[in-house]
Amino acid sequence: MENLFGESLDHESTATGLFADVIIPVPIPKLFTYKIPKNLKDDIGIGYRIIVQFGQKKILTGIIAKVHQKPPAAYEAKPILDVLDHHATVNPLQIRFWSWMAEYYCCNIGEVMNAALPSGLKLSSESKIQINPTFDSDTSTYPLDEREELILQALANKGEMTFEDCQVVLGIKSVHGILKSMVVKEAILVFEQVKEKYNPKVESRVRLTKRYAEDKNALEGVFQELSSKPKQEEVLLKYLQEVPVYKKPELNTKGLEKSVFSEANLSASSLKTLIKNGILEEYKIIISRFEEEEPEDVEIQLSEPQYQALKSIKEQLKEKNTLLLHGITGSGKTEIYITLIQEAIAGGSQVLLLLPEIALTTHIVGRLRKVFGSSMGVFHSKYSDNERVEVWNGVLSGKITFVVGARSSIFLPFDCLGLVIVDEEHESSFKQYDPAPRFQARDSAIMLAWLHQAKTVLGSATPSFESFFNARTGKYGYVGLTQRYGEAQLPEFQLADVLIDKKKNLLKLDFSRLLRESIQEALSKQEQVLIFQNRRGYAPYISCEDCGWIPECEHCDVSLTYHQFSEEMRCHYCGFKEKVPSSCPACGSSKLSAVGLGTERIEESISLLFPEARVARMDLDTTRSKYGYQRLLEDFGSGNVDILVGTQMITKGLDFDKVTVVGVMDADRILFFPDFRAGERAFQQITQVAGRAGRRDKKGKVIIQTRKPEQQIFNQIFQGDFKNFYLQEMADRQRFFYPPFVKIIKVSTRHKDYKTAEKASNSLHNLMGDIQVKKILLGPEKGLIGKIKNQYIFESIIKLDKGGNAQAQFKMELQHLLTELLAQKEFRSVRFIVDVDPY
Ligand SMILES: Nc1ncnc2c1ncn2[C@@H]1O[C@H](COP(=O)(O)OP(=O)(O)OP(=O)(O)O)[C@@H](O)[C@H]1O
Ligand SMILES: [Zn+2]
Repeated sequence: MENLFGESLDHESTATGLFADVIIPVPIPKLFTYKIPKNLKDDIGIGYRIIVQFGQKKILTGIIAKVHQKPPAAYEAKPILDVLDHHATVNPLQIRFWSWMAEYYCCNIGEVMNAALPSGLKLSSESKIQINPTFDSDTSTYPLDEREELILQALANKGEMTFEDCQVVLGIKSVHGILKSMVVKEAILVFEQVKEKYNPKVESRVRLTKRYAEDKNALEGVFQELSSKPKQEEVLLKYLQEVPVYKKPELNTKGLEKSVFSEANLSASSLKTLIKNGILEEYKIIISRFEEEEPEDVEIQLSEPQYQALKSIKEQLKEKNTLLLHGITGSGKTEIYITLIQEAIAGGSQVLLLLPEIALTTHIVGRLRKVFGSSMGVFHSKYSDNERVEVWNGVLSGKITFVVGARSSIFLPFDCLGLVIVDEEHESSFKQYDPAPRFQARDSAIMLAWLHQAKTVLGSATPSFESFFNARTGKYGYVGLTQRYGEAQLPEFQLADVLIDKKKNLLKLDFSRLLRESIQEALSKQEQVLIFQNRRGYAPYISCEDCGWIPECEHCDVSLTYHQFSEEMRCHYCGFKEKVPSSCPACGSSKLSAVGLGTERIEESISLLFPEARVARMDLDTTRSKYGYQRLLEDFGSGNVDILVGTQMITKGLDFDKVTVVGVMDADRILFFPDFRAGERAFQQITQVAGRAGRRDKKGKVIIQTRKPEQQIFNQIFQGDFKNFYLQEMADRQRFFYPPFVKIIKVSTRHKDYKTAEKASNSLHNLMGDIQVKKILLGPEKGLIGKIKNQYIFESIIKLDKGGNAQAQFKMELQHLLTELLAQKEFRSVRFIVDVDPY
């Protein structure tokens, strides 16, 4: 074994008799044990980031989970190569949380670590490096040594380099020590290969040089000298006016943006001279997205119903750990959260507010920022890795006491959470489907809160059945809020029977007469319209009118979605794309037509029906860029758009004054989705999107297009009768053994060879049948989609008794079975994917 500089280490002299069990970010079921060498003995503790060698080649960042004196029986432990920080990055509660997650969701703790740590904290042989744009080797307090200079020069040529590149440049194997040092000296930045290169925002600033900042007399001397140079004097005065260093010396460290001088029309050359003469100094910083912001003094005036709700929440949380806040759309749940958060922070606790990903770019974050300033961190998957590291370190250092974040924010290094809030708790996007850990962030957050002895508040206008069930059985507290804030009323609902309209020739480009007239009316009053269709693209598919041929993905068992804008057919599962053929490849007919409705097609139809209206579309395709979603919302909010067409993205948390009409294009598509939750989801989606209408003084109107207007669910949605809807659906769920009456685990078996996939899934299925717990075993069946990305898929569904330890027992035995199967030669390349609570 070599040390950091490629020199060989003498084993005996490094032995301490101490070992560390290390979590490494790879999918292996166990912790690995490494030797703690003498030179690192005093710098190591639980939760520290360390560098280890894994396998022949890989260098990885690991986290120490345990220190002990027992050498591993099965292998010779390798030494830990280096320690990355002088403090723990991960705390013991987090390690417990990770272990719980690995166990509950049947995955490896390394996979949890991988999801939990931003890649900027996972220096590995897969990382890449780039020059830190703020680094200036002439003025750096920590000069680089010879090897570091070499790396810097090479980087200046190449732009970015991998670990291996560095090995070649230096001609030694272990380079991480050098790179670590360069990171500490702020000479380089590390990023993950899979992500795009980090483009930090750099700002030029100036400040007083140390000499004058610390010595008032010296500065007065300068002013005397400058008395004959008024332009320079002016610049210096401006600086002192903006940065009163003698009142608050610490202000000087933050300096002043250089642009302030040019904006005040002060002489650029005088500024230059002051810098040249060593009175001011110029420096560059990477500016954070999270600019310093002082909270504004916002007084929150709760309405009477809000105040009563708050009181009841606090009362019930004395007894219960978790509470459901069931407040209709527009009732002002956010204001209640704010009060709860303020009180928790004042009591010295940390707070986490989980939001669905997309809601994080809306006004709610701005609203919270006003109240909490920069003690609030925002954690979002569209942020770059470095930005995420910033939030991570902010929580670690205590600078950030309150985090608003998407599902992965549950992994931040909290050590004293007092309150966790999950807003829109019914949202399916809290579930991570791929890759492992396949966790439900709401459920995990409740566990996290429990580990911290903290309270959890779940908020929704349309609670998930699980949470409502738990509230009704008394496991959770429950508070209802049944009035909209202020003057706002709930919208009025109307059904549009598209079959009748079709017969009477009133259906135009899929729009019923009622919907068309309502839109027209809104437009004439300068009001806004939302049109909801949960299907992106132009049309679900293209079909030949003569022979019925439908184009399918070459790699997946699904039809291709037609995207008119790009004249392409795309697979929404693997991204495969193909040009639209000019004639049917099966029969040669040229009558190929688009079938069904996607957002693109609706957008086009609207432009034809309402040529004067300004239309925009919001779906995955129009919001891929980092600020795409935000930009669209700003356009809509500022009134530059009259009609917004969108997928479920438009159902969440939008709060605009002028929306008076909401159209649901095809309710049947939501209702008849083949899933036990279809009804629940339809109730939620329609209620939520309807809730965007009439949120101020104007009453809103919701038009729902359907072929089956007689369905009872419509009445229940219109009357907000969640409870009766729930009771009916629950009777079915109980009868047919669905959650929340049972626990569901789905195991899918994937392989590129059909026969192998089938055989492996059968073997697994039979073995699972032998596990002695109360259960129902279904399958194995070809997956709902039988092939994705050239992998054939078979699925077994296990329904487990909720009582006793059936779940724990089953999961444990399942792990053993999978290990056994994977050890068999013929199944070695099979992938078994376990998904606990797969919905
Ligand atoms: N106490 C209050 N003082 C001032 N404004 C309030 C108050 N309560 C609510 N509002 C305003 O009423 C509107 C609706 O509130 P909010 O967005 O919090 O509702 P919500 O319950 O989260 O609704 P949804 O579930 O539809 O997102 C917002 O514009 C909010 O600023
Ligand atoms: Zn595909």
